[in-house]
Amino acid sequence: MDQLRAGVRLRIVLGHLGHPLAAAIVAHPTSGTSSPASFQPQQFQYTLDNNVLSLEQRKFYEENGYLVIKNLVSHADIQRFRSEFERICRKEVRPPGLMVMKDVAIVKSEQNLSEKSVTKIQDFQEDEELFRYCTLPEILKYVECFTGPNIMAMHTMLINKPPDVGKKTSRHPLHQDLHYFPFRPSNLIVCAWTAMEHIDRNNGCLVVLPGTHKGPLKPHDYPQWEGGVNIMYHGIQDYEKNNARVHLVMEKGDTVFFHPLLIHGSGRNRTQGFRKV
Ligand SMILES: CC(C)CC(=O)SCCNC(=O)CCNC(=O)[C@H](O)C(C)(C)COP(=O)(O)OP(=O)(O)OC[C@H]1O[C@@H](n2cnc3c(N)ncnc32)[C@H](O)[C@@H]1OP(=O)(O)O
Ligand SMILES: Nc1ncnc2c1ncn2[C@@H]1O[C@H](COP(=O)(O)OP(=O)(O)OP(=O)(O)O)[C@@H](O)[C@H]1O
Ligand SMILES: O=C(O)CCC(=O)C(=O)O
Ligand SMILES: [Fe+2]
Ligand SMILES: [Mg+2]
Repeated sequence: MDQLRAGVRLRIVLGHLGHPLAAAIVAHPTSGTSSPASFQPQQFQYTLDNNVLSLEQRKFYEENGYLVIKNLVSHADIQRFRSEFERICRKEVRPPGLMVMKDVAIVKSEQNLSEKSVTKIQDFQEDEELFRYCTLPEILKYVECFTGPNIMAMHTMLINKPPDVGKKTSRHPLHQDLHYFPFRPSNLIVCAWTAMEHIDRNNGCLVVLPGTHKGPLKPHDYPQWEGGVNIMYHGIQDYEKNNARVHLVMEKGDTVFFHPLLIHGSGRNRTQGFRKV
């Protein structure tokens, strides 16, 4: 447990670091891993033995570093998360420890209209309504396939990607989440990212470089973007340009689980809506 406690303590110190209506979730390093004696028909490095994932799904995650599960979170739950987010933006509730972030282009303008100025909220673990996300049995069922049964929510975010004002500041540069995480081991960490509405390239879907979870943690720095870069939105400068980007088109409730070394980002939001995950 020491390793985890240390991770939690550090994360609280660096409490503004890191993750979607998402959670980075880790498990006790020694629990949930398969016993060395158990018979393994195949060597799996990134998934644990369980009867939740099909062999095909397991192989997909091993190979690509992410797995999309369609229609996982109910629309009723998503509506509840959306309502709570709006209450927080209206300052009707102020959960302790919550960080509210604004888009760099919008914070510099005078346009400060409640949820229209909030890019994301982070660390909502003290908000009972939002933290329900991290307790949903359908989420935990899949998380456990990567972390094992002793699960801890390490970082939480609800992202409200604003319409791009023309400066491309709504983009999230290509990065690895492990850059933000002072805890290990990386193979027992997973991110759950749930679409709260239809998401495609128009409103800035998640973009992944499949298979990059097998590589090392790369150096991150602020991208050289002229229109401005949001604070802490570091990117990888030297990613493999031949590595084809895959745009994940997702429907409301679809959830992608991904490895913290997977290189990913998101494009600009060309719509007038606030893309929520
Ligand atoms: C995926 C995951 C693992 C990793 C990620 O998602 S990476 C992103 C992680 N993001 C973070 O950790 C966000 C950190 N956020 C923060 O530190 C805070 O929210 C702040 C951005 C500093 C805002 O704090 P707060 O003091 O409440 O806000 P203020 O409105 O008074 O602004 C203070 C000064 O900061 C500036 N600012 C606010 N928002 C941003 C921004 N998005 N990008 C760049 N600069 C920004 C703001 O203009 C102001 O500067 P001055 O006017 O004082 O020069
Ligand atoms: N050539 C590139 N160099 C560095 N980062 C890039 C490059 N292309 C894309 N990215 C990063 O990957 C993210 C996703 O790329 P994508 O092409 O989907 O976004 P976009 O360029 O904003 O939108 P679109 O191409 O759909 O107009 C971008 O937001 C950016 O962070
Ligand atoms: O949703 C996005 O725009 C990016 C999210 C991201 O990088 C993450 O969830 O780790
Ligand atoms: Fe990320
Ligand atoms: Mg592009």
